[in-house]
Amino acid sequence: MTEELLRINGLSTRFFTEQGQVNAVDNFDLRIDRGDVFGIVGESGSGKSVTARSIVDLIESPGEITDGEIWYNEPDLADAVREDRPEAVDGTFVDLRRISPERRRSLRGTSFSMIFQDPESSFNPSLTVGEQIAEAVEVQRRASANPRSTRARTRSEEYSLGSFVLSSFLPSKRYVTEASRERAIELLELVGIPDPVERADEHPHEYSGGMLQRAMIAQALAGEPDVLVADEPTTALDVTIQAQVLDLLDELQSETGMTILLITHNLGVIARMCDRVGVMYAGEIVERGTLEDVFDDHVHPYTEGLLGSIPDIEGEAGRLQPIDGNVPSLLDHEMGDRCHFADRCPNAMEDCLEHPPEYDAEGSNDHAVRCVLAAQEYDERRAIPDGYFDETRPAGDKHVDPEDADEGPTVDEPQRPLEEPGGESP
Ligand SMILES: Nc1ncnc2c1ncn2[C@@H]1O[C@H](COP(=O)(O)OP(=O)(O)OP(=O)(O)O)[C@@H](O)[C@H]1O
Ligand code: NI
Repeated sequence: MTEELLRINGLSTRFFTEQGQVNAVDNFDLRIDRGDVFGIVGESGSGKSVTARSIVDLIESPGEITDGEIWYNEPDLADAVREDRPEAVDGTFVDLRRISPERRRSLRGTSFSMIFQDPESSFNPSLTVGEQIAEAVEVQRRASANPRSTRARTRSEEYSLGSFVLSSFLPSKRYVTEASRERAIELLELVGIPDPVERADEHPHEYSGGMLQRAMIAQALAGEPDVLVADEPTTALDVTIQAQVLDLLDELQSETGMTILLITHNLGVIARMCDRVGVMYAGEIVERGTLEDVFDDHVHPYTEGLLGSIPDIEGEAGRLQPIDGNVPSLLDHEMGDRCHFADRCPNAMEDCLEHPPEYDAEGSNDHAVRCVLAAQEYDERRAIPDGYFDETRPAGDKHVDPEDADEGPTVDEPQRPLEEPGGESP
């Protein structure tokens, strides 16, 4: 029996910038079952990281979650919240958007943990790695000693997401207890760090990139989270280490039954790790389903395009260059109310000038597609004429890409060729 763990409805996150309103995540729906590994894949700028940060409540100004519900299935939390905020509870589900900020923060690390693309941002350079993991263990200990008390758990805001990003100031006291120190060493060992006793006393800069990535996973696991949100956890690593870290996540997942939301732009990683996948484009999930639905029975031409692409490691910044045309502008005044992929779509029809709803598609029950082709055949007579969008769209159709300061350079390592190389590379 599967049990739903997360149910996200209509989530929208905007950035209010000088250029205008950026619709980074738009009316986003998602369901994840307990113990599943759910992958989100999409080109750069499609809104993957903003989605992840929205779920763990890490959106900062000028960004804001403007709409939506994040229902989280956690009976104890539901009991604790029910009296004060009945509207935030539905059975054993709690809408995280409607609980107090203190309680929301108290879930960090123990219910939700996040690993970032860039491990440096998760560690305080002036404390040892062992100390910082031990702190995360302490938070978990306090939380489980007194699960109902918000106060016991709120201290987690300082460390849990393991995050130096969150707080530039971490307590400087040494390991809080011997027990948490031992647990920290155990965790370092678990993630495959050799000589964990010695390495625990080293500072982050003494670790290699791959080792620090592992340490960050250890830190994220210290709180024994229900849900691990992993944003490009291996992108910055070389291929061999990437494979090791993925194996490790896989192992830990099957041992602990933890639920993982895995974000990547590498379809090889999705194929290897995930049970279900959502393909993201312009702030929306445009196709979702089981691996089989998406890899073998996809309907959306964007999914097709992603699958047909091979990572272009020679390309600018080493990014995946799958499909002709630009990643869409997410500026509200440039987006229009059409299918956002229509201007790059080989099968765009007049019907695509209206924003498509999500259709059920053939395959598993979870297979859904935001494309009219799920409901009708492509009809050439209704095709949108070439050049149509060049004429109708404002000039300078580039998406704003300030590159979050905490995201390092992105390198796509080809996990496996998705198609025979050669042929169509430029
Ligand atoms: N702090 C910010 N201010 C303004 N716009 C932002 C900010 N952070 C993200 N955005 C915008 O939100 C959109 C989605 O960005 P996001 O980082 O989620 O993309 P992504 O799919 O994770 O891309 P990548 O694969 O490059 O990590 C982009 O248009 C980006 O420019
Ligand atoms: Ni990202």
